[in-house]
Amino acid sequence: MWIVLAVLAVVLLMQVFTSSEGYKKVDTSKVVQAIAQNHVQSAELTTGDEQNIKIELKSGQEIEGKTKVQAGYIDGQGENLADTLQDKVASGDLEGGYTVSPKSQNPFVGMLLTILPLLLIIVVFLFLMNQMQGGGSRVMNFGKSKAKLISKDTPKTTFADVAGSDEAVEELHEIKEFLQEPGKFQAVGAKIPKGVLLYGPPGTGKTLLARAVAGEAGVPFYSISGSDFVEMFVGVGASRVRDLFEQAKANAPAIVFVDEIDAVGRHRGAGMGGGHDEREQTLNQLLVEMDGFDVKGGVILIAATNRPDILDPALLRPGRFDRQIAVDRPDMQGRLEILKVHQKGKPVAPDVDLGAVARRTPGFTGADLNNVLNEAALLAARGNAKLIDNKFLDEAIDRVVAGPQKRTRIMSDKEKMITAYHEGGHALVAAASPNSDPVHKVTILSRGRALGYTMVLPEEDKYSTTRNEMLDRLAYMMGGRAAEELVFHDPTTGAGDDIEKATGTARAMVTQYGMTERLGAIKFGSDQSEPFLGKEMSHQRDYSEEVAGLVDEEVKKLIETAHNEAWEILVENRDVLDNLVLELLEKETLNKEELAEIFRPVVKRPARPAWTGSARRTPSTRPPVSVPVKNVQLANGSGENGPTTSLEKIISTEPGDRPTAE
Ligand SMILES: Nc1ncnc2c1ncn2[C@@H]1O[C@H](COP(=O)(O)OP(=O)(O)OP(=O)(O)O)[C@@H](O)[C@H]1O
Ligand SMILES: [Zn+2]
Repeated sequence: MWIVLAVLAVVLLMQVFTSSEGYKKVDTSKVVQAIAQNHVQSAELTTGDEQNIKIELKSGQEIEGKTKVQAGYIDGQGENLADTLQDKVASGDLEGGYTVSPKSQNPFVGMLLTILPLLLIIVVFLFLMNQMQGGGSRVMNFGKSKAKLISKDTPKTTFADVAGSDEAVEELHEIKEFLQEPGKFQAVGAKIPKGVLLYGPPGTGKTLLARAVAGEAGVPFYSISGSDFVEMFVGVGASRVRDLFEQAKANAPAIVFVDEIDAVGRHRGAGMGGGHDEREQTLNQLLVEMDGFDVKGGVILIAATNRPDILDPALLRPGRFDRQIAVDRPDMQGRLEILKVHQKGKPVAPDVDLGAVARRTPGFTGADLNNVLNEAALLAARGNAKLIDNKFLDEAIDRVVAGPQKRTRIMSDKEKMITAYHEGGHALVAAASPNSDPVHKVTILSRGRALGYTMVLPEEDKYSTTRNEMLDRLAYMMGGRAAEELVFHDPTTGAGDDIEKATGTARAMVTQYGMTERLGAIKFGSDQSEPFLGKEMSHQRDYSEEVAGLVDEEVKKLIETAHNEAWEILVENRDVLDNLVLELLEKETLNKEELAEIFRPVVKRPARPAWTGSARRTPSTRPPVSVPVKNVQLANGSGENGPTTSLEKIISTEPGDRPTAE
């Protein structure tokens, strides 16, 4: 490319220089006039490609302040001009005479113009060849990893910067020790994993952990994102992989970090068009590199993903990513510790209880919590406050959950009223359901895309959900729609998001959790994940039409029942609902205490009949064991899925107020 550009530049320069310097371009009429008035000393007529007349004026004469000027002329004029000039020479008025030079294009330029397209084609061809060979250094150095794609540094991060992920840190300690003192491990023949896979939801600190390992061991940290690997041009991805490892090996001991490895490491053959695609090549290259790792080489690959389930099994074989570490959403204690880490340097008011913030943020990741503190600090600064107080933290949590308040969105009174009833419906149904989490907040202030929202929060982190809790949640989700129908006899689009979430939950109950009698405790379809826990849903049906029909029927039945339950609660407590709406319209946001006061007259709906999973099984005559909630100590690791995120428990009036946890 540079060669081509240089050639072009030369051509342009030559064009400029061969054209007459020192002659000012003027109107043709002025030149003709000057000739007619015998003001011309000498003239030079160019014919051919470039029809041009240059004249030098007699001393004392000038055109536009110049004594040397030029002008163009049109085809037929040339002969006339020559005749005129000849006459002037004959009459002695053109003392300097004139010359005529039939000028064609500069031969060099002509040659270049023919060669140039050819040159371009050759260059493009070479480029493509180069890509196809997957060779970074074969022809030219295209494909050499660009500095911005691979970043290298020696991080200052330490394990102390990572809070609430003690298990993961412990596992990584060993890696750090190996990087520091490989000899110690080699002496006793210990085998160190070549690759470590960190998996868990986004924002849980996987990158942070990887950097901390490098920081603690004091080794360089190379990082690249999986999606950068997969490039448009064939082969670049593979060459990037090779290049990355070459660099790392040259600077060993080192850590290579590949973020979003699922972008390259998907099941092979699952790519678009059925297979042999770029991603596959890149993955193969990655596997080759990993196999080629010499343990003494001291390069350790750490990869991160949110979707371990879609990784190519080849990546998980022994000798590759044989160490897999789950990085989960932090529990309450973890959240508190993370908050403490990020609170450093942010002055908080003395009455702020970070423990209370941790309690209010189940399902938040480290990144979310960092965000909360940062938002709170921004709000404090905007309010010219010196300290971050509870008010700012409160608003910051809401912002992280649902986006900033929309003060500019002006709702009509009618819409406000509908929103109030809709949110009121959710809140009231939650309050009257025996297995629902308490209502934490209701607001009709717009936030993000939501017109209003209701937030229920568990008293503490939860790692599983009972069938009754799910049924109550379905009723809660339908509460908004039911209120609209009950009060206005005409529902709105505002319930779209509720309906979508409720359907997802109901479907999961039927096909994944075995929570209906008719279909039993069988998993139908190959969901890669559970929508209920806020993960990405990719439902693949691999059951018969008949079963599909049954599933749909059961889903419909669950939703219908929930809708009815919600309706009944609202009818029974209509006074409370109206009262709640009045308060909402007046105050716009109601907190836990205010809500408790309004909900005082509400009688909880009775418990559902005992569930045995089948009509053929008779329930035990013994009463169900009730567990004292406060004393349940969760065994380590029982929270495999992490606490359910609070985010999707926020029911908003419009869909997609914020991409939730997925
Ligand atoms: N356990 C934690 N302790 C302290 N801070 C954390 C923790 N987890 C996350 N954070 C904060 O969140 C930020 C983002 O985390 P990080 O980028 O490491 O997440 P990630 O899991 O790699 O996310 P992604 O999957 O999106 O790449 C960190 O820079 C840090 O400020
Ligand atoms: Zn709703």
